[in-house]
Amino acid sequence: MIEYRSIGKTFADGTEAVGDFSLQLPSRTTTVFVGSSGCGKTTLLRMVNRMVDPSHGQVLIDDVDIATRNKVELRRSIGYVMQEAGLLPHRRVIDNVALMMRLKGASKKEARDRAHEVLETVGLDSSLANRYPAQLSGGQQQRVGVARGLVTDPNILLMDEPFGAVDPIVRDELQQELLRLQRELDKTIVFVTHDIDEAFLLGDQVVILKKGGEIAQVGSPADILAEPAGDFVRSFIGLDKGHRKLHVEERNGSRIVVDETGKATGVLSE
Ligand SMILES: Nc1ncnc2c1ncn2[C@@H]1O[C@H](COP(=O)(O)OP(=O)(O)OP(=O)(O)O)[C@@H](O)[C@H]1O
Repeated sequence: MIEYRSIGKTFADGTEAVGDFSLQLPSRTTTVFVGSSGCGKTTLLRMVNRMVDPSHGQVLIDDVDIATRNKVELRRSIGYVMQEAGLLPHRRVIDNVALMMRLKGASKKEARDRAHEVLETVGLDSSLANRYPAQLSGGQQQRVGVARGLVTDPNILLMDEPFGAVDPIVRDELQQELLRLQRELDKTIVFVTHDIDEAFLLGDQVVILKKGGEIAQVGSPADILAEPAGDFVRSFIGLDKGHRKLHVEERNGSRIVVDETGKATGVLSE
């Protein structure tokens, strides 16, 4: 489990990115931070692998305060997938992925074998392994980014708007692929997006944030849809405009979650 315990972050220039934030992220589930630009999502995410250290409070992983852990070691033990994949342009796809294994001390052969394996896991044809990133489509690059995050088989995977820069069709594909991977791999995923549909699709736990990392609501997609906590959330999730992909309907006395095609996707607990 990842736990934020009353943490805050004020940057050197005085910007308060996060005021006072507490939350538990259960293991082997996906938690999505969603909110408008600048609300502190990335800052919260980066506090899990100490790319950002909090100004106050603690982040714990399995009850250990990560401030007590070696920064480099911690960072290498956690997968990180960033926007636009962040691949090294002068390294071949295979080497971009294998590098993470090399950093953890694997031999060249071991690293490459594992990189091939994980490229296959994310659905990339092995013929692409020897290309350079610029010779791939945006969606393929993003898959490489996911492969790189997974190659060392970390328990925790941090994903910062990983599908933000691809077109909607490829984005749908990548989202479905991530759902499949999560069913297979069972990681603890922390995912950042500003897209509420993506948050509801991928999140077991969805955290809707206001400026300064203030939690407007946290819960399962079904719970948030059924009982939005006030006007900010209603407006953010689009209930006030009546165009939600998912919505709640009463059918035969039960409240069920229905997708945009009218198909029931879940029943709300009483
Ligand atoms: N290194 C930094 N120095 C100063 N201010 C920063 C720094 N990093 C982030 N901020 C500020 O902290 C606030 C929160 O930033 P953060 O990147 O966490 O937001 P976000 O919700 O991820 O935004 P976006 O969706 O635009 O990426 C913003 O006001 C941002 O300008």
